[in-house]
Amino acid sequence: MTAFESRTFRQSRWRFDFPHDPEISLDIRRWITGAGSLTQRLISASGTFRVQLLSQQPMPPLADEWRRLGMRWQRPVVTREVILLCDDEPVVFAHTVARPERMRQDWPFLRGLGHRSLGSALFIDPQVARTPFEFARLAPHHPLMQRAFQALPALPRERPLLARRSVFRRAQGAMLVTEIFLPSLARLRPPHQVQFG
Ligand SMILES: C=C(O[C@@H]1C=C(C(=O)O)C=C[C@H]1O)C(=O)O
Repeated sequence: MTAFESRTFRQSRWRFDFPHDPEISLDIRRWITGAGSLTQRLISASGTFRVQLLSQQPMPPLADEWRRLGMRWQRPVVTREVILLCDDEPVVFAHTVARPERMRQDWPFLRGLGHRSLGSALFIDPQVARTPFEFARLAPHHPLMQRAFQALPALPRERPLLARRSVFRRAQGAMLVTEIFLPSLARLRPPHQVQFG
């Protein structure tokens, strides 16, 4: 890792406590800390909801993610990237990584998911458990921000964006889901807690 990269990862450090910042509105705080399926909450808050699949392929995990999957060294992981759109406005950039071994047994629905939301599969499966959220302000140079900028050229590039991530477990599998919250989310009022189904 270069000195520049290590500074970027330090600035974008993941922590279990939500960032203390009076400028973060109550609505944004509720969006980001809310439990349950984000997909389902976005559906409840908007007229139309859509998942745009950017890619799903093996890729090297980022320097700040492979240990969270319990890996001992950095080798390619199944990587899925999507944009979640409400009323045709991009509101979340989501990046999911999973260990490639036992993919078929542990995450049988992932392969054929396509433009359907991962949340719709995870939250109806009683075998799936979620671990606590970590939060970060991702600096514009963070590799995930760079990928979000590439997919969404109109996204402002000056400010860090709030993100959260958590590990889902099923059987022996671990899947790390990171969600970057985009500025247009501020238009939507977070619903009260909703359940899938
Ligand atoms: C984890 C959820 O699924 C959402 C949908 C995703 C996808 O389809 O890849 C990824 C992350 C989430 O933003 C959720 O709805 O809470």
